[in-house]
Amino acid sequence: MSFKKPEENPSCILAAKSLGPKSRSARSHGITMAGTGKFFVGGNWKANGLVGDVKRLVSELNAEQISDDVDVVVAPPFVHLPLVKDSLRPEIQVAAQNAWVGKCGAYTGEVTAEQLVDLDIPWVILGHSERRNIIGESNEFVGQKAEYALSKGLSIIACIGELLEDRQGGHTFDVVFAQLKALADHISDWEKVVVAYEPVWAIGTGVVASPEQAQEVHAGVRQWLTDNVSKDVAAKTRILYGGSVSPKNAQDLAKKEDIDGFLVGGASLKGPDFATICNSVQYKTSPAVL
Ligand SMILES: O=C(CO)COP(=O)(O)O
Repeated sequence: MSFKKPEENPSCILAAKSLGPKSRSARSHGITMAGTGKFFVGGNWKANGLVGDVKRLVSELNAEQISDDVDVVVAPPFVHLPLVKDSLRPEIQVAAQNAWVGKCGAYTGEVTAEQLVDLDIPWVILGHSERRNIIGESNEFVGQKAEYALSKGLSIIACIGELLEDRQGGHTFDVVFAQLKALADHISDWEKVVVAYEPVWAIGTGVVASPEQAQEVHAGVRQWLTDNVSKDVAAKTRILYGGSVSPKNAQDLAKKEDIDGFLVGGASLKGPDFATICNSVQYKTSPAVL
């Protein structure tokens, strides 16, 4: 595996259990396939970091060796986007954590897709569970946001995932498929879409999904895409896992055939930890030998 070596880059400014019988497993519909897209790791910084913290984190990331075999994207808070965009080495792309559903106008507190494009921000996270469950964004609203962001040329990381009560009630697939359908109803071209499966019970809790739990849902998501969009889209769409990913557990998760990368919260705030998670791509082997 080759690494991006910052010192060689002159443009660097700084150097449980499975779902069980109650669940509708998509595997029952047929054999799933592994994804064919490049491994992808996103760092969601959420509402963390003052200017000094962000400068430190950028300088850590600029100094880390990260495999060329992974697409790396970090999502700072809106206020830090220009700073991060201007000081982070260009191999690491930048995302916003949200975007408004439509064009610029009288929407106090919102930031639009046009404004992100104007700043050369190529990615946006949409439908994160904190926006769905704290702010109250509905499946339909997230779908509309996806459509608008894509229409303006942004690439999106579309988040889905069930609450603990959904999982305990055997409704995991009902919930994630409904979230997926609302997205798919608004997406005609999946080229610029990455899906992140983030079970809400695993986010920020330290309770990571087991590799088997995550694989089961990822396979279900891929099968849903096969059945409802196309086989080609199912194979090419990267499906990330998010929820308490750490340098310790990334390796075993990465080995699973339908886990195409991660969306990382807490551990993305430490450069070395985030780099280790990115480099878990080295454990990604062909599905045939897993
Ligand atoms: O919400 C997440 C990423 O979007 C995951 O957060 P943690 O990695 O802190 O659990």
